[in-house]
Amino acid sequence: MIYQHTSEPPVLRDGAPQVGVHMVDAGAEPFAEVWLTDKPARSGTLDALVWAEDGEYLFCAFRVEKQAVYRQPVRAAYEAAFELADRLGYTKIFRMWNLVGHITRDNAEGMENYRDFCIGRAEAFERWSSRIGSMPAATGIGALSDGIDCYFLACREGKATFLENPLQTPAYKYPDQYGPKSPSFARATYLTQVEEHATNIVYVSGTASIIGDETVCLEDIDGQLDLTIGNIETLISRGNLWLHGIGDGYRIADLDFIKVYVRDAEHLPVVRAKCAEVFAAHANVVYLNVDVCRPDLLVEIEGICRQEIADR
Ligand SMILES: O=C(O)c1cccc(O)c1
Ligand SMILES: CC(=O)C(=O)O
Repeated sequence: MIYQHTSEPPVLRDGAPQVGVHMVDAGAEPFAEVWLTDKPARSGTLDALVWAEDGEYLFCAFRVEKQAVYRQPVRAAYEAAFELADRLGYTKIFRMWNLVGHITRDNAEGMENYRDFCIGRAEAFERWSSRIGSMPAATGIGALSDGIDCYFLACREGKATFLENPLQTPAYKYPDQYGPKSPSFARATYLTQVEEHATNIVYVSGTASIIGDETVCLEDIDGQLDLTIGNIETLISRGNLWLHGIGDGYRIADLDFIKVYVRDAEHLPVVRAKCAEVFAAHANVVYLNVDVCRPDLLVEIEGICRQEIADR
């Protein structure tokens, strides 16, 4: 994945999927996000899907080009991806990114692009509920040009536990004031590592200043940041993992590979300062100046936790 100044649809390059996503504005530095394996990998393309697998994990990417109305092409693309994941035997999609061009602008019917996207995605999950049961941890965030880039990681059965946050209504149960179909995602995924000495991992979804189903701290960047970080702390806490039948627990300083999405460039300095305070000094953090999926959300944060409290 190259987070860059233009969009380049998924291709196989030297046997590896490569995708350029338009998520970085002209004044900021592009960066690469690389998913590595130490096992032999096999890759391929199938229509618009580009994928690679190593026997344990599947990576798959696809792009839905600009549409007057997204729901049908999004549903078709998601269903094609589910079919591939099912055929290759990776039926637990545990982390997904949806980079939606002009996410809060209207489509040709006057519906917000995000709500339009959510309809197609929800229909695909409904159709595949018996094979691809659970909704993954996900990010749904603005991209800087038209079209929607999606990519995901999937694994075999038995390793993934999907987490919710007791402070937040599950997104898939949001009432219809946020759109005709609720967003199809879990707040996080806990992955049990089977290898000896490997630590378990929590993939934290894009998280924002939402309590219940409501945006809180309107027009208050400091408040939204505090609530967002608090939501992540609750989600990864020992108590919440215990509620999900898991013995581990994590702290905000365990969060790494962090993406911080900031709607207004003017807020970047205060967001950077706060993040420098709460995240570990060695954490890998990138800041992206893009729209968030609700017009009233100023900031959204995602990341990956790896260090178990018990190990420290
Ligand atoms: O719709 C999503 O997949 C999504 C997931 C996380 C945060 C967010 O704003 C949106
Ligand atoms: C961020 C967001 O949209 C959600 O958590 O629902």
